[in-house]
Amino acid sequence: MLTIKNLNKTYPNGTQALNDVSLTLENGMFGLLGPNGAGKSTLMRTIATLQLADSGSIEFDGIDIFKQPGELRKVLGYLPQDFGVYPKVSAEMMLNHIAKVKGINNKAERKGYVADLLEKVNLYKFRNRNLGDFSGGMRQRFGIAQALLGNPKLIIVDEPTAGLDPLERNRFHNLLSELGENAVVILSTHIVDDVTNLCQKMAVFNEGKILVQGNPQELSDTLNEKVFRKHIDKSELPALENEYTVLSNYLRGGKFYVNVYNESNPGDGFEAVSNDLEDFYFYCINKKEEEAAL
Ligand SMILES: Nc1ncnc2c1ncn2[C@@H]1O[C@H](COP(=O)(O)OP(=O)(O)OP(=O)(O)O)[C@@H](O)[C@H]1O
Repeated sequence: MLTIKNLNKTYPNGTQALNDVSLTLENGMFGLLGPNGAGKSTLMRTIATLQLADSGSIEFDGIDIFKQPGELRKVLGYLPQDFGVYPKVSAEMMLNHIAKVKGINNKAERKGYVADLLEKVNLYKFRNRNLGDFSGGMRQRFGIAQALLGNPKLIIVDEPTAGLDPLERNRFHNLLSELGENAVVILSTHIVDDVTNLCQKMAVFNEGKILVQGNPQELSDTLNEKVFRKHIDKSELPALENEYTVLSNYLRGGKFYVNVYNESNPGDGFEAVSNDLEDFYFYCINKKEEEAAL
């Protein structure tokens, strides 16, 4: 179990990236959803012992991670947002090297272990190819392989599917959800669908704060019969924004739509839409902005 209590972090330039963050996570996939600059990477890097908080505590299975960062690193798998690779090194050589650093000293054991891992992420047949020649999806799968070295119990993946094609994204999802069976997996993302598809628990995070947490389905159910859609001309948007709580505007099939939050159907051409997590997400972010404006 991962327990985060009252975590705060202000960068020297005055940006408060974490504002009294408290969370408790059990085995399974946890989605941390928030817009750019919300503080997700700051939280991920702090849990991964790569930077310190100003105050608060993080405990994982009895390990106080600020006091015993070395102990946490033994059970941690981390795929950072910007995952650089050595371009002239093959996947197998690189994993072999990381395995050595992680203390798998027996050469034969290491070779078997690395081969299993490459198989698992569907890269075995590319094991001798240089990492610099990998596609984005292959590189991400390699990133997961390195994060899995040593059978981690806490796995952190920071915005892992950005830039992946749909097939690669599916493969990546399947791999991640398998991992959640035996570990705490934190998926930090701004892609709402990833959380809908993968996570049993989630939190919406913005401006360094947890706005809400729970089960994705249960959270989106709270907006049942409160979201309405209308096809409009783009020029009508400012007027609608004055009149309604506009959650989102988007193009579908080349037509412009708005989704609004309202206690009942406003009529006037609006139709009810089935609730989804994206509307809930926009609702949370929107509510926060409205409160801030008061
Ligand atoms: N080293 C730093 N020094 C100063 N400010 C920083 C630093 N790192 C992050 N920030 C600021 O802290 C806030 C949170 O950044 P963070 O990268 O944690 O957000 P994020 O949710 O991961 O965003 P993104 O989705 O864009 O990666 C932002 O306002 C960012 O500009």
